[in-house]
Amino acid sequence: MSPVVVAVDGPAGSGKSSVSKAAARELGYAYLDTGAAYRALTWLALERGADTADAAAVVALLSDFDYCTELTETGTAVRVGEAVVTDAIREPRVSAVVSDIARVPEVRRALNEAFRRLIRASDAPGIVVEGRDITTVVAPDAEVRILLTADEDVRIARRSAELAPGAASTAQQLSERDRRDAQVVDFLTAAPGVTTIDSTHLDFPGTVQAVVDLVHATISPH
Ligand SMILES: Nc1ncnc2c1ncn2[C@@H]1O[C@H](COP(=O)(O)OP(=O)(O)OP(=O)(O)O)[C@@H](O)[C@H]1O
Ligand SMILES: Nc1ccn([C@@H]2O[C@H](COP(=O)(O)O)[C@@H](O)[C@H]2O)c(=O)n1
Repeated sequence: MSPVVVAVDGPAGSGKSSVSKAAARELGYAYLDTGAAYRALTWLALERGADTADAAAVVALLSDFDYCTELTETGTAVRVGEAVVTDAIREPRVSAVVSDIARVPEVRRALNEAFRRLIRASDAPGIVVEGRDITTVVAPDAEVRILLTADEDVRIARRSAELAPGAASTAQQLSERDRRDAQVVDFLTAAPGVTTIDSTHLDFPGTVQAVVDLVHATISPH
């Protein structure tokens, strides 16, 4: 049987990965971080010395993109071929150019197909899938569709708190990535049927609870 799909979109730093992962754990569902795949392909491009702004060079990498992801006790482990890239894909050098990769239509088509295969292959009762175009493109028929958002200054403050003091460019990087990503997919406004959860004034457990409550209310409303 196909798993219940909970689709979560939102801007950078809105809590998509941390909140989705915690909600999935509480619901007993699987979790799929689609941004990790875009980041892993970006890592491969940098590793090969490819020009990330050259769409043809990026598309040429797809045939050699041996991507593997699995959920572990500590989070999502990511491999490209034999290389474990779980931490490397979070490095600023990857974040700085991942939007180049994500704007190539052939890349989006190939990764979206891979995401749909992973969703279908899940043997969990449900799966929380998060990214930028899950509610609209990857799984528009998902049983639960959420736009997770928070005011930009709050998102920047939360992201800054994760990083070493002096990471002064956090604000600029986050805003610039959103600006570039928003040229490709709309993750700032909720599509029809999508529920907005605004965590600006919610703490982390409260935000997770809001997602879990929405799933329960939608899947088993009585
Ligand atoms: N409601 C909340 N209250 C407080 N902190 C939160 C809340 N939601 C998320 N956070 C924190 O905000 C930070 C950013 O969250 P996270 O990395 O999950 O965002 P994201 O949307 O996946 O970002 P990106 O798209 O850049 O990967 C994390 O430190 C997370 O713990
Ligand atoms: N569905 C998605 C998911 C991600 N992207 C691109 O990947 C980048 C990294 O995503 P994170 O969630 O890890 O921040 C993101 O900035 C987008 O460029 C995407 O296009 N579609």
